[in-house]
Amino acid sequence: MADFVVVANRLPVDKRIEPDGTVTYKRAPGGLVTALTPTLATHSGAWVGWSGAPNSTDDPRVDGIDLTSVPLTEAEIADYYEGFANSTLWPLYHDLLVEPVFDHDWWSTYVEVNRKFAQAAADAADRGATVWIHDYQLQLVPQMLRDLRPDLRIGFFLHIPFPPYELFTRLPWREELLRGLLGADLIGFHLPGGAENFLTLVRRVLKLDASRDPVGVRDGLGAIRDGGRTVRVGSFPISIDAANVAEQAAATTDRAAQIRAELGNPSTILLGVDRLDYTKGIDVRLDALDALFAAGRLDPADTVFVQLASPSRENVDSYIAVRGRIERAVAHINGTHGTVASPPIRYLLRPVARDELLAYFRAADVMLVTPLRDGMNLVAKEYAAARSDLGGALVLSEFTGAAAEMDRAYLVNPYDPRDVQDMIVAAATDPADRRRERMAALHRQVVDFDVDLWSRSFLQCLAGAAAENESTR
Ligand SMILES: O=P(O)(O)OC[C@H]1O[C@H](O[C@H]2O[C@H](CO)[C@@H](O)[C@H](O)[C@H]2O)[C@H](O)[C@@H](O)[C@@H]1O
Ligand SMILES: Nc1ccn([C@@H]2O[C@H](COP(=O)(O)OP(=O)(O)O)[C@@H](O)[C@H]2O)c(=O)n1
Repeated sequence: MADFVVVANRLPVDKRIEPDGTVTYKRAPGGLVTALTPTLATHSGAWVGWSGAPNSTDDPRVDGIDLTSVPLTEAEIADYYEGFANSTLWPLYHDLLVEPVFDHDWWSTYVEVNRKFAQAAADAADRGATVWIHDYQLQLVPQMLRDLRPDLRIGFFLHIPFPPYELFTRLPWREELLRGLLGADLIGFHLPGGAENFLTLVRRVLKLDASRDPVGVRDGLGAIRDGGRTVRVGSFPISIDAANVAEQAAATTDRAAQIRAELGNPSTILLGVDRLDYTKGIDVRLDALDALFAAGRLDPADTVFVQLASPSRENVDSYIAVRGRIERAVAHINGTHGTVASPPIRYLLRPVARDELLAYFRAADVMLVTPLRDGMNLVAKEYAAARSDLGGALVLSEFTGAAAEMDRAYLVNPYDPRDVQDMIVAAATDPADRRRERMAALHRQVVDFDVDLWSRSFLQCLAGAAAENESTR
């Protein structure tokens, strides 16, 4: 039994079965995993989640963390993960970048799978334990878990944007989802805007008494009165283990120099690092580069753009479609502006080892982070942390959560092609002292506001909110 339980869709590993039948577990890419691993390492606790493979009942111990698998069948993966979570909620919560699908069978499976997670958490948690539930895949778990275990302190954190009334109310199951979340003592969002959207929805859809004051960052929580309980609502921008990233990145200097040489020692190396997702705006940066090469504002013979993409949600139609668009754009740019010996775009579609990724961060003169919508975007923070040498420049979309804190980046509106092009040129050509001064501010920001502050501030507010509810029981 654990006194601290993390519940997330994913275990912090990917299970692989090799051709010879050997089972291996590898740390998975993804922001949540990266963010929570250091926090869990400092607690004695458990992590309840899905292994990433069908029907897995293994409970491995990986990197010192005890993992509890929630087994999912192939049909559940299709309807709950690929269906309701990633073809309904994900596009709806990301500004309808693709059309969400509303399917009542997917919803039924989402309810059943949420119940499995709630039961597994109830079984893992000691009396009075703190349970921290994560993300849009598990929005019904807080209330299900409270029904099973009223003794627990329950927190919920949403890692993606939370939409306004006009989008959220398209959901046929809007009341059920809001009710599910209200089982928590504290509900956290990255930005105050998400928290305020939630308060408005609870007031208008459920007719509950919800506070109207603006929500602050890590402070000034909102409140909802629900029967005898008060549910607190707040903004807690996630971050990274910046000191660790800086230290590991500093050790990759030789490899970074080697990468530059392997790329032909161009004047400018640009870099993109993302899951292959239509929210990430990979096509936005490719279109900008195409235009800049065509206009002669960047020289394709002396510029290399490296796009490291990790495969994601590969059975979902909208992901298959965006992969096609990106690969056509890469081929078009190389075919039009490159030579056989030196194509200006280098594109990799596979996971990259952590050290190698950090070496690319140190090699890149300009980092391109151009999502059309993103809850936070940890890549932007990792790049700033990795540049303790104060080299490089960050082009960052205003439509990321990270932009709210990283205002010394070269901020761009990804919907304005001219703005993206101009900012890429500015980031690549501004005087060295101006770039250095901007990077110094960004580096300091991520070092000062790290993942430890995120988890500590959330857990502190959760303890306060839960104690308040316990005193009125
Ligand atoms: O589990 P997957 O389907 O492979 O997806 C990976 C993760 O993607 C999402 O990440 C979000 O969380 C990050 C950390 O808070 C944030 O920086 C980013 O903006 C979000 O997109 C998703 O929310 C996670 O649940 C997934 O595990
Ligand atoms: N090719 C890639 C792409 C991303 N990643 C990591 O995956 C995480 C992505 O987090 P994020 O917050 O930017 O975005 P999501 O993928 O969580 O939406 C970062 O920690 C990246 O370093 C990776 O290891 N390899």
